[in-house]
This record gives sequence, structure tokens and C-alpha cells, in this order.
Amino acid sequence: MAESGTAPVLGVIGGSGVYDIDGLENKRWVKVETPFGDPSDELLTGELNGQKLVFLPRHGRGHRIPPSELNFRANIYALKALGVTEILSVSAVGSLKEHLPPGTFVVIDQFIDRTFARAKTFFGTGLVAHVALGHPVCGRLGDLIEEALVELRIPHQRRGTYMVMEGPQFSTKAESELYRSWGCDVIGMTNMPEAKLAREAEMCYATVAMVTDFDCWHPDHDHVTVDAVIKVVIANADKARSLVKQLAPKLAVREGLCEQGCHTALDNALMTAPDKRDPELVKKLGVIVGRVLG
Ligand SMILES: CSC[C@H]1O[C@H](OP(=O)(O)O)[C@H](O)[C@@H]1O
Ligand SMILES: Nc1ncnc2[nH]cnc12
Repeated sequence: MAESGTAPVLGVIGGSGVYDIDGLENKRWVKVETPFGDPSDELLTGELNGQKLVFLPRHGRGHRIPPSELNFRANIYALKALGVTEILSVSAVGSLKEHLPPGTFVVIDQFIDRTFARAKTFFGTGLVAHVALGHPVCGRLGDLIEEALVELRIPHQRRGTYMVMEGPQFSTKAESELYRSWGCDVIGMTNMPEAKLAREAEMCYATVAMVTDFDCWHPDHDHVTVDAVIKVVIANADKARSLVKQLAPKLAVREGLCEQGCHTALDNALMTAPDKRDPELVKKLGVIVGRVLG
């Protein structure tokens, strides 16, 4: 079992089409206020197969909030404030590869962040931090997700690069071809800065990307439509829920902190000299930096 004070709590961020989690015991929607404003919605807390779980619908119930207006900092802060230690992000994505048709799940291990209109860090003047991001997702969590996908016989690929675009419009064909030439596997609009902020908040983060379409590069699929995406997401939603159920009990085997360093990401990241730190900012970031700055 995990060291005291670090018992795993699974956070699930549900993307397009995933606005609830079934089978939760002691289920309760909780409103969380954060120094960064409101999260996308209330957060759903409960237990699944004995594992504590917190669920947040990324775009809010009813899909109210577009990607560029998501308050990523409030979302990650709220999950951290509720004790979440590992985050499973569930996302709809377009495929940039012929061999990844709609219905395939990809356990993402890399990102290219092309977003430009989002707040990307909790830190700032008065407390500067630079966390490592060479491996932006938790490989340990990725392995557990893969184990669950194998057990459930869900068609998947273990690794892949997710291109994060600003949106909300889908790509032009030239852009889609460019991302293909970069070797990207899938494309979406939401996983950055989410993954960066999870790292700053010292939480494990992994994404299961559910392919919903071939974007617009494919000769047989001229363009993406929300209709087509939603149809596939609905068909996949049960698989996503089974994945969460299968994954939840696997987390309990972690002993102590994540061996990949996710839970200690701030150990060598703070740059600002102690006497130059802004006490107000340090206080505001208490939930995030409490472990290192006590
Ligand atoms: C309805 S398709 C576009 C939408 O879906 C994805 O979001 P999420 O990662 O939350 O499932 C994509 O990034 C876009 O935001
Ligand atoms: N083709 C696509 N581009 C960006 N985001 C997506 N989400 C689902 N399909 C997508």
C-alpha cells in the first residue's frame, strides 16, 4: 500500500461526451473555489471498486466551455485540493495516421503544444519555477492504462504523440499534413496546458485519446464534423467507463511516491531566491507548493 499521506486518489478528467461516471459509491458533486477562479463544473467525488475517485467534466456538464476558455489552472488546482494524486485524462482526438481508425484508443506519451491563448503556469513574478517536461506523462500510469486496455480487449496503441492545437476550428488540410510530417499520431485541443499544470502540481498525468475521426488529411474523409465525432464518442463512452473501472483498483499497488518523480517534480524546479519570493504568491500557491515550501 502507499505511504501514509500519499494514498492514491484517482482524478478523471472527462472530455467530449464523457460528462459523468457510473458505478460510483457515496457519490457527491462538490463545488470547489480556487484562487484562479472557477473550475469547469462541480467535481464528482466517490469510490469505485474501493478506490477514491474524483471526476471533472472538462467542458462542464452539457459541454458549455470551449477549449480556449477552459480554466485549466482552476481545474488542476481543484483536483489537487481534493487530494488527487494521479489524473487520467480521457480525450476525443482526430487521427493523423492511417493505422489509427476511429474507435482506436491511444495511450499518449508525448505532446507538441501549439496552443497560444492560454495561461500555462501556476507560477509567476515572485515565485519562478521550471519543471522538467521531457517525459510529460507518467509512464507508470500509462503502463497501468495499457494493462487495463489489454484486459478489456480494447484496440489501442501504447505510445503516441498528441498535437495540441488552439482551435476551436478544426485544422486546415495544410496544417494537418504539416503535423503528419512531424510524425504526430493524433490531434486535439485540450491536453495542453493541462499536462504541464499537472506536472507543476506534482500529480501523475496520463491521457487515453479516443480516436473519433481522420481529421481532414485522409483522401476518403474530407473534413471533420462534430456530428461524426459525437457519434464515435457515444459509441466509445462505455469503453471509456469500463477502462476507468478496470484501472481504479490497479492504482492501489503504488508504494510511496511515484517512482517516475511526478510527485516530487518541484524538488529542483524553484528558481527564486527565498528572500525574493512574494509571500502573497507563495500563499496563493499553498495547495501546489505546500510539500516543498511547507
Ligand atoms: C467535439 S470534438 C472537439 C473537442 O473534443 C476534444 O476535447 P476533449 O479532449 O475534451 O475530449 C477536442 O480537443 C476538442 O476540444
Ligand atoms: N480532428 C480533430 N482535431 C482537433 N480536435 C479533435 N477532437 C476530435 N477530433 C479532432
